[in-house]
Amino acid sequence: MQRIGVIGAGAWGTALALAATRAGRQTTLWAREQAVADAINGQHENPDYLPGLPLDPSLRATTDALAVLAAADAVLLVVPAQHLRATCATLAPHWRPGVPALICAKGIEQGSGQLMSEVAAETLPATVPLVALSGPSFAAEVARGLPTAVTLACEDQALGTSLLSALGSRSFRPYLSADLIGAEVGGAVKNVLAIACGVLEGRAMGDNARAALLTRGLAEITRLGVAKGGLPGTFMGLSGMGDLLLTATSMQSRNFSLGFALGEGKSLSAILAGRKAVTEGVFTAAAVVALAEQLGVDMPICQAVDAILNRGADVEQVVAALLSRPFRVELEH
Ligand SMILES: NC(=O)C1=CN([C@@H]2O[C@H](COP(=O)(O)OP(=O)(O)OC[C@H]3O[C@@H](n4cnc5c(N)ncnc54)[C@H](O)[C@@H]3O)[C@@H](O)[C@H]2O)C=CC1
Ligand SMILES: O=C(CO)COP(=O)(O)O
Repeated sequence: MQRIGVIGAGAWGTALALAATRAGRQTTLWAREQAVADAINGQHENPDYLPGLPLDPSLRATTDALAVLAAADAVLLVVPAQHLRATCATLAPHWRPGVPALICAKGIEQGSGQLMSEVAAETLPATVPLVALSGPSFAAEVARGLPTAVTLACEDQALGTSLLSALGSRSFRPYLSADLIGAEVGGAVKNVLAIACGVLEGRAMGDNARAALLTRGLAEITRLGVAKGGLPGTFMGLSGMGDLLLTATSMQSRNFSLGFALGEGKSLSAILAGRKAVTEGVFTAAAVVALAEQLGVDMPICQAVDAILNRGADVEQVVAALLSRPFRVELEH
């Protein structure tokens, strides 16, 4: 598996392309914007999405997605979650049988309530093996070559093993899992919980509250993930607890920092107007709540985030409502 194609030249696609290059792969990156492709090829930088970080000169970018697909032994799909369906639909007629699709977006599709692998399964040919890459991984740190461990979830363990060696290096360490659903649920829901943690931090509610929210948030991820068919152990791993810990405690996170600004009293529209990068939890919050209702899963923290983002609920009142919930047993079996 020598040639890696990356679809999406935002922060994460660019960082993953660098990781693949470092692992010794010949890597081509699809950029939606001509200026981004030109900057990667000319200045060896992606000033729009990953400013200030030098890229490997061997990394090539193009705006021709079909050329990337045609020259790849494996394809990483790194567009925002709500654009995955349209992206797959464009690529589907040209996708060669057996070439795996690695889903790197973290989110749940609005409207359908589908995980990204479900969206890909519906839009790509049945001959395309689906893999999920998730886990605690800020793009800028991966791009700088700082040590990172992620989950690579793939039902076909032989394929998974060859992808580990294709993408893995000393600084980028994928761990193999067979639980695609569990890995995806963790990656999608932690973004919504990171917004909640940001709100809490923005309101200076204390370290005890943060620990409580992280732990009860993980319980929400686990309940939804198990209801969707994921394995309980997955949520204690990199794509579950690992990514929740990272994203929900760091100002590097777009989701956490958005929550922080909300907690400080800024409006959602003002925060979004000031940023170009995608903040997936904003789009996934409503989809998580709808999916949880459909599956009969209780997710009060995600509901609270959805109420603030999408129903104009007052942060103070939402927090008060969470703190007024009835006392209950900690663990459900
Ligand atoms: N940045 C990070 O640290 C990490 C991001 N991810 C996930 O990767 C996915 C992509 O995120 P980033 O690269 O960070 O985004 P970004 O905000 O850096 O860049 C956005 C990307 O979306 C593309 N885009 C915009 N509209 C589009 C459309 N209609 N169709 C196709 N592409 C479109 C842009 O061209 C750009 O490549 C998200 O699901 C995110 O949660 C996962 C792990 C780490
Ligand atoms: O998924 C991520 C880290 O694993 C990136 O999180 P943000 O999108 O919140 O920056």
